[in-house]
Amino acid sequence: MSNAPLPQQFQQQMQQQLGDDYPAFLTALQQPAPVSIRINPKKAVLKTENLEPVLWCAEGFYLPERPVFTLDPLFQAGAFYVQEASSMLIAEALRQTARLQRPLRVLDLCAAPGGKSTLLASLLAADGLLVCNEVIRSRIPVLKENMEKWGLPNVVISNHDPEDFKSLNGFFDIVLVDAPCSGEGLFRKDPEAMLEWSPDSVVFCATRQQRILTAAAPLLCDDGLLLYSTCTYNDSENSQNAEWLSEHGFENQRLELPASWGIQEQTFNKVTGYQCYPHRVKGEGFFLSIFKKKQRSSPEMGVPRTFRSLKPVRNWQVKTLQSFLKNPDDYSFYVKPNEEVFAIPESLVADFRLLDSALHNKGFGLEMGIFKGDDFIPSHALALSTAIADTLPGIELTREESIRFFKKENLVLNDPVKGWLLARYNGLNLGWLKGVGNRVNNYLPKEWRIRMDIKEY
Ligand SMILES: C[S@@+](CC[C@H](N)C(=O)[O-])C[C@H]1O[C@@H](n2cnc3c(N)ncnc32)[C@H](O)[C@@H]1O
Repeated sequence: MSNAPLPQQFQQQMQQQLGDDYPAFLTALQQPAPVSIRINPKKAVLKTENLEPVLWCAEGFYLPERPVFTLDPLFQAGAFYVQEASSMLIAEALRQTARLQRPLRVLDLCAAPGGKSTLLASLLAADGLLVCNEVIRSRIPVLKENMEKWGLPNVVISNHDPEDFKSLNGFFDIVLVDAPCSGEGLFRKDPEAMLEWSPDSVVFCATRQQRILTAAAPLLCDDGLLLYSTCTYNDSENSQNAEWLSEHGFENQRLELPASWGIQEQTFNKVTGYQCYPHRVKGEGFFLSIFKKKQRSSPEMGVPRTFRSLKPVRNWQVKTLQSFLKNPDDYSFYVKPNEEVFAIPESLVADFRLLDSALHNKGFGLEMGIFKGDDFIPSHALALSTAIADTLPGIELTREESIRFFKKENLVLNDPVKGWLLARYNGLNLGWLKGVGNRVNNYLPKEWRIRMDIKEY
């Protein structure tokens, strides 16, 4: 928490909202923000027995202190995501309200940097589809990097305004609107949010949220779920938007949460939302309200017969591509005009064709790499993917060697190696090496290189 005083009007608002709890809230804001992570169940190598669990998310854990995550090879390999604990409530909300065993189509409409997208990806069945959308183009690389680390192939990343999704009305089973907000719940963790706060910014955010919800609402199929969340406390951005949804074709859903979790159920005009306050839960401020779309008839959508610009790869290339995958028959392979090759899960080809015709700026499925003549250069995303074959040659690195790998240094190995080799740490792939004579070239993409100055390994 910074030493700057809380804005006067914010203090009044919170005094009114919290009453006798207000002093405890102020005290909590002076405490250090707890540090929590969420484990990637597909890369579960981290020992968690001695870590305090996050009560509402089976994969969530608190750390006793904040390590330098950048220098942890397991973090770089996508073994966990650093996520504020309150926002993991989405896991429990979906566990109670969604039929997660079914192959659901899910849209995370405001997705960057990808915290909740990684959570949604882990909750989905293997044949489910996750579209992670972010409107601000400069935030796409971080979203892409986080999703690549997480390593699931059933993901589409798109860069669109919510209003651009119109032709996908009725397509999704779940839409998460984790809305851009005034960030009152982040004042402890991110003092910048406090400096940007003003009553006018609250009004601005509430209006923008309503525009996003207006675009999101038609995208759901009958009985589809809309999750609306913010990391703020005020009524204009939370309960009033929740009420608006309940007046526009959505039925509010209640959760059963044990009182011992400290999450506050708030009901306004018969609409219920769930608020995390830092003096009641070990986490930051977070609001969540869940809605089911009332029955309407969803439009039938025709699936285009081909992709707009993706072409199937050549026959001779298929064998090479298949040799890199655990379950090769589950995928079909396509090439983009820029020669990049992609694997798309067979079960999702029709959905991907539909998305291809509906959205212009997007990336699909698993990026495999690129053919250069007869050679195939595998991509970094493939190294990190959970779909990669376990039988490919690799070399287990020490922690220091792993960090040197992420500094993009060339490694010196005891034995000469030839060809593509996976750099591994604790059995998890970190990226590609290629042995050429006595040298081992490091194929970490430039943009992934750790730029931090490291005095001691
Ligand atoms: C609260 S953040 C999302 C955090 C993300 N869901 C996560 O868990 O990591 C809100 C996101 O909405 C995006 N955004 C800003 N304006 C928007 C708009 N008009 N429509 C949709 N998204 C917007 C922001 O760029 C930001 O990435």
